[in-house]
Amino acid sequence: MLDIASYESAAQGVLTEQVWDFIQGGSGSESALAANRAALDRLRIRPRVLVDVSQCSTATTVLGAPLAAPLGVAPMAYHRLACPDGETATAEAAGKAGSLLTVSMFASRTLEDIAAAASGPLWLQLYWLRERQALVELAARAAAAGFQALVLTVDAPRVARRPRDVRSGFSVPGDIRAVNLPAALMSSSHRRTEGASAIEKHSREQFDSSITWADLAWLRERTGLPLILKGVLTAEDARLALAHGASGVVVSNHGGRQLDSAVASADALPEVVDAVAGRALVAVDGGIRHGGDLLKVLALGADLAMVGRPVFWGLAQGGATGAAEVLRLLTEELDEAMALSGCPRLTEITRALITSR
Ligand SMILES: Cc1cc2nc3c(=O)[nH]c(=O)nc-3n(C[C@H](O)[C@H](O)[C@H](O)COP(=O)(O)O)c2cc1C
Ligand SMILES: CCCCCCC(=O)C(=O)O
Repeated sequence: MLDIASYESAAQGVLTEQVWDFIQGGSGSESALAANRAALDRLRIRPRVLVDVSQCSTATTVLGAPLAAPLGVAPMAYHRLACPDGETATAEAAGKAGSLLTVSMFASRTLEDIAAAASGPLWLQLYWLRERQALVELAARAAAAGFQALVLTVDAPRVARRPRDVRSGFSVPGDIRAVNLPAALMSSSHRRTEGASAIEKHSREQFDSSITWADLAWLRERTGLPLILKGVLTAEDARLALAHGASGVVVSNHGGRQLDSAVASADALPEVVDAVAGRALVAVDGGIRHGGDLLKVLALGADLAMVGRPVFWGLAQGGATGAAEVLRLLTEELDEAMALSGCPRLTEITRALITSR
């Protein structure tokens, strides 16, 4: 497998059509999904030459944790959809590759099993459920298991309408469970209904769509872990995130799965970076498929790039080995892009390196 696209084609041959569509799909007309790739493709690199690149280093630290590269796995529900071991395979892979793993609240393996399989940093992602006690219990279990941060997803007051899932009548298969949550909170996600997606219906029932900035204090008071907000796309919200004590933001349109027509992550990134002005971590995800894409988002000022679907493709193709290869490939490609653009160190990757002409 020489590139991420090869993992994508191989995964399509392994997964059922319904699971494939759930993973690949976006909301509405899938315009935000397409925009993520288009925005990255529009950017071109302005390489510098005759720089000593005999020693390049992609290594960095994120919230104090050492990483082989500024690369992490974005939170994705139910890794057992892609391979039998699920998130423990992903944790093993991320550890091998020196990447960070964000575990979804809807993980299909327990936080404790995932932590036991991990050798790198773990973050836990949360959606704000109406059942607040579940959040407090998950946050406490995450801290006890050694997770290093909480990531609250703020672009999903409910799951958007995703036409592919409506068409296929997607529901979470009965043998794959969000094992970290009480079964009673999850039952509707398994209930297949003609003409509707079970996860959209589940979210309308279980997600608290009334929360506002003021509620963040409630969660922060109940955990000692740093809080990162995922799904921030504007300078205004980045400033509010900092004002409400967030330790970082993830610039993300949820891989094109939430607001159709939302701005592409790479297009939103510069204004968020400028608003944050080095006071907190800025991560980004959406459409990152090559080391060159990593170089571009780092040049726009991101501290960390995260990938979603490519990790599922790696898992589907080869479990922990496949996912580790995907993460290693991206790291090697970043190393090559740094060498060929005259940037031996991450600190040399600045906005001067890119153009949108
Ligand atoms: C199958 C799938 C499940 C996802 N589940 C979650 C989730 O549980 N929580 C969350 O915050 N984001 C979730 N996301 C969104 C990802 O975290 C991320 O924003 C997106 O996939 C990044 O784009 P990429 O897939 O183009 O790399 C999911 C994405 C996919 C594809
Ligand atoms: C019933 C669980 C809903 C999980 C939704 C995860 C997802 O597809 C996404 O966030 O995107």
